[in-house]
Amino acid sequence: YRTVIVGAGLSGYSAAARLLERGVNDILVLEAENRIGGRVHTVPFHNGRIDMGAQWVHGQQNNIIYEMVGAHFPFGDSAWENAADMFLLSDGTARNQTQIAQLAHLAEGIMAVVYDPSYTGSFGSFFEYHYWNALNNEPYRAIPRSLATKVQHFYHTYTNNFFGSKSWFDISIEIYANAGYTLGSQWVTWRDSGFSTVFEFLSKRRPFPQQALDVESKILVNKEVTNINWDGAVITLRCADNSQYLADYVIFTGSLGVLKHRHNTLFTPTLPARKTSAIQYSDYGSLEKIFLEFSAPFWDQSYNFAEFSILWTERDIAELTGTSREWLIHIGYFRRIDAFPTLLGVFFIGARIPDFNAFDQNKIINDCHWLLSRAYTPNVPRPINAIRSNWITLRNFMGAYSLFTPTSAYYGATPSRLAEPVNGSNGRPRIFFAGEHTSQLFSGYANGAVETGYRAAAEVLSAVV
Ligand SMILES: Cc1cc2nc3c(=O)[nH]c(=O)nc-3n(C[C@H](O)[C@H](O)[C@H](O)COP(=O)(O)OP(=O)(O)OC[C@H]3O[C@@H](n4cnc5c(N)ncnc54)[C@H](O)[C@@H]3O)c2cc1C
Repeated sequence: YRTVIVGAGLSGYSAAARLLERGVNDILVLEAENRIGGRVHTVPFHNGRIDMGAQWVHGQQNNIIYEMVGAHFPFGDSAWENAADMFLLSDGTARNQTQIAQLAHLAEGIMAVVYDPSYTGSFGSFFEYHYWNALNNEPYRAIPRSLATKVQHFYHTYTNNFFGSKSWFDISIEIYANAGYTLGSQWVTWRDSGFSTVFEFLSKRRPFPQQALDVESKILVNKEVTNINWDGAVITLRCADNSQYLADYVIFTGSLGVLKHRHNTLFTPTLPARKTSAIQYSDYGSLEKIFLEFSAPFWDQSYNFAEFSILWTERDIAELTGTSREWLIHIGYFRRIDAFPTLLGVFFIGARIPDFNAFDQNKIINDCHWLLSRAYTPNVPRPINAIRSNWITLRNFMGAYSLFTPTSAYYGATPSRLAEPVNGSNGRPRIFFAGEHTSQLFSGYANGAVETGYRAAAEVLSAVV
């Protein structure tokens, strides 16, 4: 039986590795890009490598990547858990840092219990309800409401940065309450090696070279699959270069963004209604990254802070709104990058992403420099370089990662439903689905993607028997 895997990101690569490990050699991986890795995209930078996609291993226990790699690789840690706060007012004025710390403590406490399974609303409504209730009581009553609003704005941006959402009202508590959780540091780094190092472990080249699986030999790049005709005696996959491949089983790992935009033309016959409604009612977030490079760090090296967190003043928000600098309001922080002392990392989210993608490097540098000079100190040097991602414009990704909204919960559009195989008219499964969006426990995450690849490989193995 021949299995064709569409996509050589983490999930497709993991599925291929697992099938090879179980002695299934008649497999082929078709990858549309000219490289392996998908949303793991590590690029050279100076003497090391930085990540335009997945960057951190989130958690040490219950994270399949950490559990596979941790004992054999000198991971770093962004150490957010132990870092000091560095809140900056966007206009550079120093507000009451004690009160900011109190509010941050309150917010972090609410974020820690936000996954309450008895609650069915959005992340945002849960947060705002508990936050403003607490502010009516001691020890918060004396804190000015305008400061509380700024801190809430920061946590809203922070949350959007994490989920790739435009608004925290778009995040379903119900679905995330049913997700898995990991223990240990949530910000483990690959230091200057980059996330793509994970492929050496998935293929077992490290740490067991004698057991290495030759996954690469099964992968064809520059092979965009444009149609999967799946209900005949054999499945026919057609590619953009007009080549065709035959299969008994297909594992489809393209992103939810790709499915949303193209499931109608990708599959013949079209997918069953249960699947298409899950694709329609789940959401797909966008998130872009910027790395700003400075000739030397301008911040105090001895102070253990992880990021400059920006508290936007109402006045600055009003003044920037409608100007070409409005996008800056959706920047929550400038983060230090483990192993790269001259870099600051910025995540950018929000409805203005299409604008952002049109910005050239000079504009990004100028605007970020303007904000840092205003909020931190006028002596901030101009960044010498900016490296940025463009996930939303890339045809084979169409954004960052899956997102499940209160509407998704209402329509039952869950990762589990996205994971269900599709059966042919003979009642036997033909297409299996993997990819981060199909991970009930860790949708959105790299570790979730790996798990779904292994799961889909197991599904193929049990279908073959
Ligand atoms: C900016 C950003 C930051 C992130 N940060 C983190 C992080 O810090 N930690 C973390 O755990 N996760 C992070 N993630 C998420 C993580 O990168 C993903 O969950 C994971 O890499 C997804 O793997 P996948 O195999 O599901 O999908 P993909 O990596 O998208 O792989 C699917 C592959 O299919 C290919 N493909 C698509 N359509 C076709 C077609 N028609 N024909 C052939 N091939 C096709 C694509 O080119 C791609 O290579 C981040 C993601 C982004 C975008």
